[in-house]
Amino acid sequence: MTLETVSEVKSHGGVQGVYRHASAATGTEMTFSVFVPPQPEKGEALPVLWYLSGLTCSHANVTEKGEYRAACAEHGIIFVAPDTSPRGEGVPDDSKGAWDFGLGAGFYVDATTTPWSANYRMWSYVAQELPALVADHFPIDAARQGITGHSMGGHGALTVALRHPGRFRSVSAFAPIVAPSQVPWGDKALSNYLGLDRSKWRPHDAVALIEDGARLPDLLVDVGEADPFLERELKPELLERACADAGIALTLRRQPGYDHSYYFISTFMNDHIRWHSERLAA
Ligand SMILES: N[C@@H](CCC(=O)N[C@@H](CSC=O)C(=O)NCC(=O)O)C(=O)O
Repeated sequence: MTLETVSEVKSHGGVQGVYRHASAATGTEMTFSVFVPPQPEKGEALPVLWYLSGLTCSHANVTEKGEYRAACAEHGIIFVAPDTSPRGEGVPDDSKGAWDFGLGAGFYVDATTTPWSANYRMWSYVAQELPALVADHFPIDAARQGITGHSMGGHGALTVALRHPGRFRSVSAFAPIVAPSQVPWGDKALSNYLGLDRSKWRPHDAVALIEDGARLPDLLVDVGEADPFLERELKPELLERACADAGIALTLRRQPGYDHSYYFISTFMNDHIRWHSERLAA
């Protein structure tokens, strides 16, 4: 698979890159970013942390505002940030231009309905195509993978981890949507991308997956108490209850005064990278 380098720049002794490729999953060009920390030995395989972004984001939001590079350089972790939807000419968008559906809002599912199913195949993209591409081009140790994400991307991180037991040694999330079947953002996205049969939504709902028997090793989640989406869209208490019932060790931290923004994410990014580093150590 061919990879085009959009940019590469030295940072914290490593290289922050942005790359583009033709995606078979989405039928579009896709852009993603990768930070490779300085390697003690050339050719050494390093652990990788996947970061799935939220509504309205591309790879650029976390790359520019996530403040992950110092910690990734310290702990020797490769950081990969995909886009959140297909883009480009002919890719359909929300008919009213809403920001919570369509472009920038792929919800990490393979759409099954028209017109979305032609391009909106972000599940296949982040769970299969991109991992294979990254493994071909970067020095990752596939046995040491972690995954995290924000909001819609927290939902993506949780569902990808829950449905790939054994792939990820470490899982965390920032302000995740935990039960998309039960909140307005998820209801809109899943009904449009997957149709009205709600049984088809369960594989894309972290709380439903846990209720249906899926498990994680353990889990770190941060939410901001001043997040305007907390009560209506995020509902961390549903995850708390599901994890308690399932015996999943959830560390849920409610951070006073913090909102939903990258000011919140970047504040706790070091904690999350440390969490992953402890579980990804050789
Ligand atoms: N454009 C909206 C705000 C949308 C927003 O808050 N997006 C979040 C993710 S929300 C859940 O998935 C985000 O990360 N935005 C990018 C950023 O750089 O902050 C509005 O205007 O209200």
